[in-house]
Amino acid sequence: MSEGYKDRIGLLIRDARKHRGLTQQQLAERLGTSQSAVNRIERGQQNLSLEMIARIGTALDSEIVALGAGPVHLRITGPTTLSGEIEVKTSKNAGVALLCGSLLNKGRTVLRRVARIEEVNRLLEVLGSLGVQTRWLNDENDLEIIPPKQLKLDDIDEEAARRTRSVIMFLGPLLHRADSFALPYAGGCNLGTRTVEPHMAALRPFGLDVVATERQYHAKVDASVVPGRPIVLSERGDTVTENALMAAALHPGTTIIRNASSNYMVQDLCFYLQKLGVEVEGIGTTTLTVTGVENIDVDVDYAPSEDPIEAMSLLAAAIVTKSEITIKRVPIEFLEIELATLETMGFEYERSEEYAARNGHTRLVDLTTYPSELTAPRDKIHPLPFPGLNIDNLPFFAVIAAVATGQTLLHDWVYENRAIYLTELSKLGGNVKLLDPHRVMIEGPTHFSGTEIVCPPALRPSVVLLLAMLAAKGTSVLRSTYVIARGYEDLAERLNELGASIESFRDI
Ligand SMILES: CC(=O)N[C@H]1[C@@H](OP(=O)(O)OP(=O)(O)OC[C@H]2O[C@@H](n3ccc(=O)[nH]c3=O)[C@H](O)[C@@H]2O)O[C@H](CO)[C@@H](O)[C@@H]1O
Ligand SMILES: C=C(OP(=O)(O)O)C(=O)O
Repeated sequence: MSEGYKDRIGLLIRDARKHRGLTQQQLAERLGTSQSAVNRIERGQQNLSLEMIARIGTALDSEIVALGAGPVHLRITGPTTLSGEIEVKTSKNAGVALLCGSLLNKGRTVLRRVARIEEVNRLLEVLGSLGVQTRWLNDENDLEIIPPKQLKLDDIDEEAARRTRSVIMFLGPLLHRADSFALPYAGGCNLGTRTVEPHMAALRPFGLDVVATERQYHAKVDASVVPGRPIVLSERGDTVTENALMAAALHPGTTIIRNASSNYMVQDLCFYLQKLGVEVEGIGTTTLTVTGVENIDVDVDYAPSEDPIEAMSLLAAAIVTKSEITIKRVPIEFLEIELATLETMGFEYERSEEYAARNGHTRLVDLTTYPSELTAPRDKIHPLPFPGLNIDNLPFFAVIAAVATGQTLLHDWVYENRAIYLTELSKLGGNVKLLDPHRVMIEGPTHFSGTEIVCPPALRPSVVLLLAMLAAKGTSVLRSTYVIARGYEDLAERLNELGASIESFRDI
């Protein structure tokens, strides 16, 4: 952005703010930033991302700075070598679980350093429509959530709800708040059929009965039904475990959940529930014992841990660009298998001593990557529920395998579509063969060359393409990147701080 451009935008923002009769402080509050930051913006002294400009446009309800509402695209110039340090942000998946969990509490919840991503924004819109007050407190993305006395369940923002799968996690907390309610169908990444039956089965012992119509789930609750025996989940899913946990949190008895996921977001939710006064035993294992309470009304402060998937994305960025960078605040306990696999492929790196995340539990390290000559692993790479290789980290092995010498087989048994999207790497010069909808064979090394691709409707495969574009020679364009913004905060800007050359633009 040229300097003159920043001055002009600054003046436009100042005029629009005055026109609305707002002080700099009031605008800062709407943006969740400081008055001094607004002052810098208005004086043209602050670099502004397109996302920030769009947010200011919304806050001021001003067409002048709304800059068109079309999709955001990225133009990447490569090849890039990255350098410097980057911190991992907190996870999308704990963020959304905790937003749903906050509905259990009648008191004020403050969540520290929440990732400011579109998935969170959609849920905040849904919560707002139910009458929940939410507010960004500062530049560090601390978020305050205050539920109303009575939730306005009939007013739910359907459009926002349909864009996220996470609304399914309203079922667990809401079944204690209403006898009957309706939720729109859950959205999220288009990864093929994602069943909701395990959620229904897990919540039936709490009296929940759901009838699905064309566009909605209609829920009815029989409060006299309580779990008589342990709840055995039919699959070890993350959000289904979270739903069962939240239902158990407000059931004033002991619930045992078997075949529970022990993944990172589930652990963050358990630590939060403990702060709410709920007893949770077995955190990190597949049997959770929860002793709930009838009423939760406490002011609580919780700091979710860092995102292992963002950490893996940054590792992949360093590997494919053969760069030396330091990735700080890596939740190592949720990346151990990934790193062990990378080690067998010849990846060289150094790790610091471990230290605790702000939640006081999760073990973190700083990782320094070194440019490495990788070879394909002997065995196929496939994911498993934690403590296996994370299902969301598997796609990153596609772009890593593409730069390794030899043939790598990836087996995504979990999702019906995700492996298919990885074949988009062929457009950048990758040698990727789809063996069947779940298995891809990738042969490297690849010399990527730039091209134009539209993001597939899935977060991780889209980021994989972005990373290949960083390594690709020439200019690439990645179109319609909302799907990436669903799960990553300012990814392009943060990679640029490491030396990447990524420009965002819209069709105005
Ligand atoms: C908001 C959130 O936290 N989203 C995560 C969560 O979604 P979520 O918990 O919604 O995942 P799903 O319930 O859709 O499970 C993913 C797929 O795995 C299958 N499955 C899962 C577990 C199992 O033991 N057996 C089995 O077959 C399911 O049938 C489904 O097809 O978990 C997924 C799997 O870790 C992650 O990709 C998502 O990022
Ligand atoms: C599949 C994912 O997310 P969601 O469950 O939000 O669709 C993901 O995070 O990769």
